[in-house]
Amino acid sequence: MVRWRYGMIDPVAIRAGLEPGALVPITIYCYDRVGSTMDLAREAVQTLPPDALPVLIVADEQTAGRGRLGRRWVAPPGSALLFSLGLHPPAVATTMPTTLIWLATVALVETIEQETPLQAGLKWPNDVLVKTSTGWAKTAGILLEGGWDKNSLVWAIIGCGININAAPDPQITRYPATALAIAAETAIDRLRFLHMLMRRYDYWLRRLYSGESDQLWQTWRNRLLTLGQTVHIHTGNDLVYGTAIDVERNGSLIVREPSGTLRRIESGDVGLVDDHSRNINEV
Ligand SMILES: Nc1ncnc2c1ncn2[C@@H]1O[C@H](COP(=O)(O)OP(=O)(O)OP(=O)(O)O)[C@@H](O)[C@H]1O
Ligand SMILES: O=C(O)CCCC[C@@H]1SC[C@@H]2NC(=O)N[C@@H]21
Repeated sequence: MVRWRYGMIDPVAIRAGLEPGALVPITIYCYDRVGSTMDLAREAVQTLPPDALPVLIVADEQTAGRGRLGRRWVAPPGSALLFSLGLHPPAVATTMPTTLIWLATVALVETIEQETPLQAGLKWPNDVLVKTSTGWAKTAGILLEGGWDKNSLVWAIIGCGININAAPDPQITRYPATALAIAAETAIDRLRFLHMLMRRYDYWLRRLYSGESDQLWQTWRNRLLTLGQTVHIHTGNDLVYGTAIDVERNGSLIVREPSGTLRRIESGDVGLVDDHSRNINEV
């Protein structure tokens, strides 16, 4: 069912946009229409030999796109970049999967600022926002799924949905959302954008595979718009309200409650979804 066509985007062109010897993506599948790229990436990554490089699944349209917390992810056909990258995690991510969220969000913020006049930032833990004339608005979301063996992540899928040409219907979003071309008031070439984004993935993945995660963590932390803000966060057990004051080296958010009590919230606490499999979860 692979149809080597994706509007202007085709795998040969994606590869051509990468630097020689680029780490990602080694195998690219482009589809017109799928249920969710997460499911295709899951099939692909589970049969990937242990030393294989990542696999990238791109689709022009999803009929069952999913977001965090079991929510829907919707995008009109051809309006967005929708992809999942399946990979064997770098060693650092096998015990700290959130490293892959730093990679995906930082790479995207950098690409947005390189390719558009927009200012971009991060909402802890997974959202990418851009500054619009009316304030910050979500333009992309990251969904991380993975498979565990004992306490180690053995495969991971980074899912990314970027609104490029159309904003989601305000009826379904519960927060301000936009699309890059709308916020920037300029056309955006999806193929070029994907090229540039994959270059940033390549840059950061190389660092992670060679065991360096400090620079990525620092960059992620510096890009967080959440620090200093008042937050309401639903964890698995309760609602935490207070001021976000810092993040820890493992990505946990520290919130000071009005009483002065400090609460530590792990990103995994927010939105852990049991998908009825014992070892496959949103992470
Ligand atoms: N393309 C998109 N860009 C930004 N946000 C999106 C996009 N597509 C979906 N969303 C977000 O995903 C969620 C929509 O999913 P869903 O309809 O399941 O949410 P919900 O309103 O919480 O529904 P439920 O009551 O079933 O939990 C909302 O939070 C919406 O803002
Ligand atoms: O903000 C979120 O809730 C995360 C949204 C992730 C959406 C992307 S679109 C490509 C990939 N396939 C999916 O079904 N979901 C992710």
